[in-house]
Amino acid sequence: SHYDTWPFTLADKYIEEFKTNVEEFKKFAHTYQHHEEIKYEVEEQDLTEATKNAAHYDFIIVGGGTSGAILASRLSEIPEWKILLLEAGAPETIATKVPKNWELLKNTPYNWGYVTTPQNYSCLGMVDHKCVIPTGRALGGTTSINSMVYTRGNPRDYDLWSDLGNEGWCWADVLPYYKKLEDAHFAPFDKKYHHFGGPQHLEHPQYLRFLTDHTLEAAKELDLHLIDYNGKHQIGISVPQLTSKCGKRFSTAEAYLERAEKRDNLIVKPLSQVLKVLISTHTKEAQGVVYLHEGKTFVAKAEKEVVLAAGALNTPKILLLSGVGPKEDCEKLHIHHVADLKVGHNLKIRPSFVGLDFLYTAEEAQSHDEYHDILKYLKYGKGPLTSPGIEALAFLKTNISKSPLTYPDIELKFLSRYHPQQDLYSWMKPTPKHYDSLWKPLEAHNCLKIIVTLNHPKSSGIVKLHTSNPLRPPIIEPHFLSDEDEKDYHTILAGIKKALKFSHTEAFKKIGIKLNHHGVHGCEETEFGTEAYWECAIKYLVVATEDVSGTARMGPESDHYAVVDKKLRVHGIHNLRVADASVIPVTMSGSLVGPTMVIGEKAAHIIMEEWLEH
Ligand SMILES: Cc1cc2nc3c(=O)[nH]c(=O)nc-3n(C[C@H](O)[C@H](O)[C@H](O)COP(=O)(O)OP(=O)(O)OC[C@H]3O[C@@H](n4cnc5c(N)ncnc54)[C@H](O)[C@@H]3O)c2cc1C
Repeated sequence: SHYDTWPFTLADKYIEEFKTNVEEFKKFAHTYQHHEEIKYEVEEQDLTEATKNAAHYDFIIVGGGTSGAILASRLSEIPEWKILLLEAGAPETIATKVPKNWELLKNTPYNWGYVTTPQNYSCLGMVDHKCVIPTGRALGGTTSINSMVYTRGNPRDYDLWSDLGNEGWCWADVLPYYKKLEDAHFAPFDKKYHHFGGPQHLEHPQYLRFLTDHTLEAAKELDLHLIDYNGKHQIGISVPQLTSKCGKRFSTAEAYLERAEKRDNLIVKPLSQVLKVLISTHTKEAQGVVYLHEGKTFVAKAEKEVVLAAGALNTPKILLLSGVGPKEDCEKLHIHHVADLKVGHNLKIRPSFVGLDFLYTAEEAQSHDEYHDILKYLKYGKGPLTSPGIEALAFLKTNISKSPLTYPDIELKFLSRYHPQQDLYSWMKPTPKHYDSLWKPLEAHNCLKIIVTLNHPKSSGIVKLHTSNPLRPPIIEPHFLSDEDEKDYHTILAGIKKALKFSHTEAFKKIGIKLNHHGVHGCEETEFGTEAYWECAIKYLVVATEDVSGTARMGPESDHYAVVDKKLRVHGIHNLRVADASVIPVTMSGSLVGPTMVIGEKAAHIIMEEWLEH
């Protein structure tokens, strides 16, 4: 074949090993079922023993995810500081690095496997009316399983953080941290907004299908400009910017921890789950943590600080288990209470409508051969394996929003879908009736899917504990679409209408795009495609998008819901901070990887400034 004439060859054995590894991974993901780990007993005696043998560090960081990996790497730049990074998940593998595998990763232990409580106004097409909420459990955290789209949100979002009493977090304040973290490999870019040479490699997808061109052309017909959504303007359409490097996933673990690998003052412990923070009742000081590693209990002591970076679902869980949270809730579970804060309240998750699928008649120009796809991926970082399948994204403002014209309330994601479709929906857990009515007829086709996401839900939820057993998942009640004036619901409906406009453009007609006309089970009494149909379908097909925030909200003491202050310190507790998506005080105009990375970078700066001054 013509590949043999390329400058170097890859040993067949290596290609075979890669193939086997990925095949094993797929087989595993197709059969894996998340189950709750419920056995937990720590004898008083074990804890006393562990405390006696406790190792001492300057800083203990809980969670080696998006922000935790960044924070650990930055703090370890100070050679005198000894840092312990505890991560519940495992390191990444060859298979997790393949961008195309991202959806299957949700069906593995690299995801915590959480689900919501039954919902009233959404998720009705899912088993037991519960929505799945994936969240990463790995070194690199959710950047090791996400769809890799790098989004920052809108400048106005950060100005709102600051307006709430969080000085130091307005757009002008955070932009330098964005530039510090970026190694932006897309051209041309405006130097005012991007940077080349930071740790986090960013690039456009190495592989886009013909659908991208048609989507961009359709957008033009709809007067939407082609923009850099992380640049000056956010309203418009773009190809995504990805946290990948030469076509391979580039998590924060790879970007930040690998460069710190040789520093002996940073100890990284994967497969180590923190059970609680040890806080002195007397002095209200965080003194260390208790964690589980290979079935054994350990205690680690922090001379300076404990920083929680366990994500917006697990950070509140750890705080509550440590007695930081609503007094009544802790006492009910016999958890010794230390600080009365609204931990877990103000849960914000962006909901998405997933019921817009389009068939097309155009033939795929590229033909695929598995061997060559693998070779292309391994050797050149090109080809279909390098793509999460997100061909374009658009940020739009509907007429429901009263915000400025530059502030989007809706995000549209354009995803290419290869048949068969079952694998891609199995993680979402639709009921057989809902799957069969809507997606089964598409099984033999390739499709374009448009996901409609609400940027600024008014509805808020809560994260709570079932029990004081730290191995049980938390209770997650998002209360999607529950706001009294139904603004969330009407905005999603307006977003669906905007998405449907794409299918009427010449650019889409050229490739024979047609909406999947199979209605969802439960909406049979409405005529498909009418307003009444979409109104009905929303209840069944609005699910959780993976952006979770706000559960340890940043704000001054006067803010009823604030858990941390603008320096990320937990109110009323010494030497304890939170540095992850939990602290984000307002809903963002986009996904959360960018904001969370900035929180990691800025947290490091704040901590260094404070401790190096002493
Ligand atoms: C499937 C999926 C796709 C997504 N796609 C995108 C996207 O394309 N673009 C985007 O911007 N955002 C996306 N997101 C969201 C985004 O990735 C997350 O919001 C963000 O990465 C969260 O960062 P974090 O630091 O708060 O938490 P995480 O990155 O999740 O890190 C938390 C870490 O703490 C660890 N941890 C938790 N509890 C404990 C404990 N008790 N002890 C020790 N360690 C613990 C976890 O295992 C994890 O590694 C996606 C999310 C998911 C789940």
